[in-house]
Amino acid sequence: MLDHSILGVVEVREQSWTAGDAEVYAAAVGGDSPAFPITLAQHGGPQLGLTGADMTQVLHATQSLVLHRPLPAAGTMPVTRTVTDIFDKGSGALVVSTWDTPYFSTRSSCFVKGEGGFGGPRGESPAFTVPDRAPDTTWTFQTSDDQALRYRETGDVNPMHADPEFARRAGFSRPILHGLCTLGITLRHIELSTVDCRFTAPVYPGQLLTVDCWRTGEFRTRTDRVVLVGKAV
Ligand SMILES: C/C=C/C(=O)SCCNC(=O)CCNC(=O)[C@H](O)C(C)(C)COP(=O)(O)OP(=O)(O)OC[C@H]1O[C@@H](n2cnc3c(N)ncnc32)[C@H](O)[C@@H]1OP(=O)(O)O
Repeated sequence: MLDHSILGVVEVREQSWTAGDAEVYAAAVGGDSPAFPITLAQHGGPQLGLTGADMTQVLHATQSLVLHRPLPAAGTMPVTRTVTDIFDKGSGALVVSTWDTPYFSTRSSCFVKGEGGFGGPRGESPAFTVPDRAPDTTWTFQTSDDQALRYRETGDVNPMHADPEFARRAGFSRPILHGLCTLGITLRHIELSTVDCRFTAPVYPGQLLTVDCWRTGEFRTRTDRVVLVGKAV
């Protein structure tokens, strides 16, 4: 059972990185992407610290990034992680965390299925919409069958993305792609200083991603359905 005493917990650590980390990341998402800093702060994924949760029931739900200043090619920085909210979404709990660094801040939430109904606040319900007209640009990215294993090299070793038995227990026919991999691919051709998005459906490695972008900053990524929707400014 999710341990609610994680709420409000603040952890500070030092994170170092090299140009090699950026190269591993670029190889995992098909090229350079402004989403790279997220992996440094979140040490791979958004799910760390969900004490007590059945990790087969944890899905990456939302992600934000605010860039404060350019990230050097290599360096060391303090990272402050705070678990800011646990919302009661009925069918699940939405655990929200922030990671602050001198260069950027990220905010991420995980949906923990089956952990709702504890009487907590329902919390945020941001509606991500796209304009009611054709996208200004559309491009595609063919994920490979080993895309999740490549992304795992960035440090996110959640078995949801690698272990078929774990994925089956999570209700998936096979391991699914990291939400941050889909986001990294999606943002590759988007200039931004901030981005907010919601993961709306899982992606399986090998699926074709179609990315639609509007000049006003909205974007969405589709397989046979919309898997990610957000806004970059
Ligand atoms: C650690 C894992 C790492 C990963 O990388 S996992 C891979 C990437 N992530 C995914 O593939 C997840 C894709 N998203 C989904 O599959 C679904 O999305 C969810 C299972 C997370 C939720 O779907 P459902 O259970 O059907 O929720 P509802 O009944 O539509 O809504 C219940 C409440 O939950 C809010 N909600 C739904 N989805 C999200 C989301 N993605 N982020 C934040 N909130 C969400 C709604 O709004 C609503 O709450 P309100 O009534 O208060 O509005």
